[in-house]
Amino acid sequence: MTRDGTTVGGVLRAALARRRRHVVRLLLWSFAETAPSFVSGLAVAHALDDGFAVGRPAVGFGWLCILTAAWLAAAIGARQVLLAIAGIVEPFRDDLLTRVVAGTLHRAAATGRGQDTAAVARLNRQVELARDAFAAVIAVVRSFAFSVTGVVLGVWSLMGSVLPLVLLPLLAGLALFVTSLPSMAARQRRAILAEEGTAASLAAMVDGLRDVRACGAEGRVAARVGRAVDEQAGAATGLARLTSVRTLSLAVGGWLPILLVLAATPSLVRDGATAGVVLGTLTYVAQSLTPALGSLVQGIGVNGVRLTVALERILTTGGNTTTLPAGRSPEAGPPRGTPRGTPRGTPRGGAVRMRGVTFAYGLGAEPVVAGLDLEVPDGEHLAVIGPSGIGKSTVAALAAGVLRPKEGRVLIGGVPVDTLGRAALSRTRVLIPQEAYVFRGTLGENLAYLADSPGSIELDAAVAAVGMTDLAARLGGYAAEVDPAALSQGERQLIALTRAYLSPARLVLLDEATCHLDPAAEARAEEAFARRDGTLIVVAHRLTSALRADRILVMDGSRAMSGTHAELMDASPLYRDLMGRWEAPAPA
Ligand SMILES: Nc1ncnc2c1ncn2[C@@H]1O[C@H](COP(=O)(O)OP(=O)(O)OP(=O)(O)O)[C@@H](O)[C@H]1O
Repeated sequence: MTRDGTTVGGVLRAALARRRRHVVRLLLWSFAETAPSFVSGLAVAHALDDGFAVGRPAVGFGWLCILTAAWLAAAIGARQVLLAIAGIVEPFRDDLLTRVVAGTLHRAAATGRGQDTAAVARLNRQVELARDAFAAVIAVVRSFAFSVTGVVLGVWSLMGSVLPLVLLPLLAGLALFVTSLPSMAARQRRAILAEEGTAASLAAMVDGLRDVRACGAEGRVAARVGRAVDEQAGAATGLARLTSVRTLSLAVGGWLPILLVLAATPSLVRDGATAGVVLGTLTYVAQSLTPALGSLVQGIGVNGVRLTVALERILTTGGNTTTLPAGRSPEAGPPRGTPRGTPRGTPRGGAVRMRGVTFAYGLGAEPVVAGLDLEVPDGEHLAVIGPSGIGKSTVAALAAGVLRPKEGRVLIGGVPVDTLGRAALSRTRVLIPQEAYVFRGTLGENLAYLADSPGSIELDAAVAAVGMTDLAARLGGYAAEVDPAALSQGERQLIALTRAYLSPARLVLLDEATCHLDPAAEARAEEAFARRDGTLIVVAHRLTSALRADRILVMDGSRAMSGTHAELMDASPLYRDLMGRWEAPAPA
């Protein structure tokens, strides 16, 4: 269930209720589509008993013609049924897609990051899956209901005493199937998550291939990807094992009735059953009941579970966040168990406090950050340094509320970050990542995006402070249209930095946001932010950034130590090592 109380069942019911006309059309045409289920056994029984068996072939053929007519009606009905199902599921798909895209655009604005197009593509795939699965579920459930009704009525009209031989095993097969559904859903969910886990770790590996080679971390990375692949294989095997239950329920519900009717034939005949009645009953079971049950078991077992899992993922991530691989979304409200008396409301200042923060990407993954305590008072300038891949960006994203910890708390201005709504969060902090986000529009629109309509004096002052006066002139001034693709990465960073400078947020987090600037431009931009009112956290690209900061957080594995330059030179071997390497002359 999502924060607004939306459930998977609720979404499906609403989709059906909104397309009532198509639902009625679907039900009416379903009579035609399932006409052979009503007619087949009766037609075969009468063709045999009243026609071929008593030397009246014309009567026999007459009944077979009725059966043919039922099949023709079914063909016409099938087309109309498909159109009616499309009338229900296509708008359903559009609604889901709107939810996903709206959620993503909102996040791009709130976090200052670009639109997560990969996540949209992933969710789009879930939307397509949900649409197809919903169509399949509607088709099989409806077809099963109509077919079973037709078979029950048909068998009843042939000979009422045969009905238990058909119905009891059917109910037993259905019960078996329904009992296995929860664990099937759980395994399907695990399989989907494992598949995504493999894709994510492969993508991370490919993205960081150069660093992996440079650090000689091939073995570690291969082990991590290997674990994801093993997990996926295990999940797929578990799922495959459970499909045997599906086969068993089909055997009990669909094939056992045939055996029972054949075994009971002598006593049925003694009770007055004709050859036509026995053949008609078998026709009903073999032609209608078994295929309908098979489709139901397959349809619900695969598509029903897929629909539930896909919809759950869309509802919990699509409308909220697609970029939080673990923990909770920024819009998801206070986590369960948030202590009573937790301070809420408007953050006072830009101080950051982290208490016992632990975070891992994905279930069962090693934590990147473990039990981190960090205090950044309002107005302080903190630099975060450490080896590549140690978790600096993760700490910045946690401090900004873009990622949510598995354990521990993050407060900005004394307020838990997970109690802040979207709007409050974007007024409170701004996070500029390495890949700066510039959109199509005028330069002025790009710069003023997070600010409250700044005047040209404010714009000029920010542009001058951050060091993009020349760039603004080169681009043709604030009214000039910007083409993001035509800008260099450094130019995009200058625009994003000035945008952050102009924002009302007291907390600014620069995550290697100056890495494409030359050292002088980087120093100028950082000094501008240091002079700006509020708190500054810089994930340092160059160690000179550390020397400009009031305090430095050195990350070393899942441990972290903070202090001034002098303190760390004294207390942190890693810091000394990093500084030593930076200051040491390059080998000849
Ligand atoms: N979305 C993600 N899914 C899975 N693992 C991730 C994800 N993002 C980062 N990681 C992993 O978490 C670890 C910490 O990454 P992070 O980007 O925080 O490190 P970093 O110190 O900022 O690295 P760098 O200096 O190279 O930017 C790395 O091992 C990285 O591969």
